[in-house]
Amino acid sequence: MAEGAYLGWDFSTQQVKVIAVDEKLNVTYEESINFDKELPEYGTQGGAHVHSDKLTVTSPVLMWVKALDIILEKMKSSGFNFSRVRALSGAGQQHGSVYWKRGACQTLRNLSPDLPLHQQLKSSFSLSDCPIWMDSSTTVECRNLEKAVKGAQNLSDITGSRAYERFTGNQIAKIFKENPDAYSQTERIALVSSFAASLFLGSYTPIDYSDGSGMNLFHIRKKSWSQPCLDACAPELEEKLGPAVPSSSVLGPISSYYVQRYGFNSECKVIAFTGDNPASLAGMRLEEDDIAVSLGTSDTLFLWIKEPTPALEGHIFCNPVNSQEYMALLCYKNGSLMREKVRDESASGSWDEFSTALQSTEIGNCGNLGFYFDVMEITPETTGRHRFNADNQKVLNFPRKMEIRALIEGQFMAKRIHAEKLGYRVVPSTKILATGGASHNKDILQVLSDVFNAPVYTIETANSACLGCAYRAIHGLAVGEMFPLLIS
Ligand SMILES: Nc1ncnc2c1ncn2[C@@H]1O[C@H](COP(=O)(O)OP(=O)(O)O)[C@@H](O)[C@H]1O
Ligand SMILES: O=C(CO)[C@@H](O)[C@H](O)COP(=O)(O)O
Repeated sequence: MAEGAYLGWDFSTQQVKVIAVDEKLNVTYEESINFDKELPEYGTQGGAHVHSDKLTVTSPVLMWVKALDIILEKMKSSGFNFSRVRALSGAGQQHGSVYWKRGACQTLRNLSPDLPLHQQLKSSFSLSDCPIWMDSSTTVECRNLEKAVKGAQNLSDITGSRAYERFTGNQIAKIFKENPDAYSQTERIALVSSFAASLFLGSYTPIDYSDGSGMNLFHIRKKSWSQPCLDACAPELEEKLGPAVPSSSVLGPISSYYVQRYGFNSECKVIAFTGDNPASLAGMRLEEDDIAVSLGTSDTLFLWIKEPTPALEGHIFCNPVNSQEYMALLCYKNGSLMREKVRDESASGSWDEFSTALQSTEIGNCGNLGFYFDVMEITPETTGRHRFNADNQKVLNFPRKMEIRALIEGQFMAKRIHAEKLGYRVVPSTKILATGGASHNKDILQVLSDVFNAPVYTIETANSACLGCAYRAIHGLAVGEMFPLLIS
């Protein structure tokens, strides 16, 4: 019998990516489609549309579907042998939501193998532009939700986080209020992860516990939707969300669409999809005392924890590998896109020149500090660029090289300070595991190591979310519970 293969997908902010691994966990194939470059007809910047209020941020759902069509065609023309794939799983940027229109499930079940997905799913969504994690337009809804459950700390005790603008419950509440027709036409609300899983299963799929923890709607200890939170956001919400399942659940066999169009084996199983950060935790194989830093579009920092202590800063999610345990996460919106801006302004748009600036300036930047939040930050909630000289005086500008070091040192100092506030301690055995696009840059990683005074390791692929999902596909096949398909 031919060697099996396992696929891990990632529907992230700027691209769709895929990795194949063999039975020995070796990566045998990698591919990606960048939305801005390869789907220019959707006019996104960094995979998203920032609206005129500068707070609302959306992405076109059909762009994600078309990206999947293109990447599958690319795999086919490169000779990828789909028939060897025994299981697949995937990840999505967290918190973003997709609104399946009444009747869409029927369309998913009856896909014709002669046509690409995006042509067949054109009319399947009640909203063509989906709110994503960069959105910060739901402050009113956040305060309402916290009030409804007797305060921010209570909400955090239930759902793992106080109310955050990007969290899906608050986004749904805004859509119900501003676009009640779209809400009532919606049969199923999915996360980006469960939406992507539906494309492969050919049916609606449940939300997994781990990504479901990023909604302000899920009771992280009881592992079920929280009725007071649902009631505070929108009517008939439980019905529209469907069930929630452990992250390693086997959802069922791949849709016959993929068997007929690409030659997948009809036995290939779809394992529940999850959030990109939970998927990275699986891909990086974290150990106790380790801390993972993902430098993707967002910067995130996460840890595997056994006993959750939800707070007013940071998030607790159900763990994607062991559903009885947890992960802690801090998220920063001004990550790679902020670094790209400073690179363009102070390093002629070149990462090499950016690196030379880091190499030729001193650790500590001679006492000059900077904090850069061109878009409303999540941790802490603030905007603007703030620079201080060695005498602690506010200054308007820094010379180019000093600006670059101030940005990177400021970004990593914030991460260390916030992690320590959550109780994390750097100890002699601490390892930092880095992933995401910017982890390709050794000079950025050197600053990370200097700030934490700890060694930094990377894995061969910076796509730890994809890799984690390929591992999760194997894990789900071995231990995952079968999820009975709901026929609606
Ligand atoms: N050599 C580099 N130095 C610094 N940043 C880099 C480098 N190469 C890529 N990046 C950053 O990686 C980011 C994309 O990271 P990635 O993890 O692929 O994003 P996502 O998964 O959110 O789509 C880009 O926005 C870019 O700024
Ligand atoms: O909002 C969060 C986590 O809470 C973000 O980390 C998103 O999950 C987007 O991820 P990337 O595309 O930046 O990897």
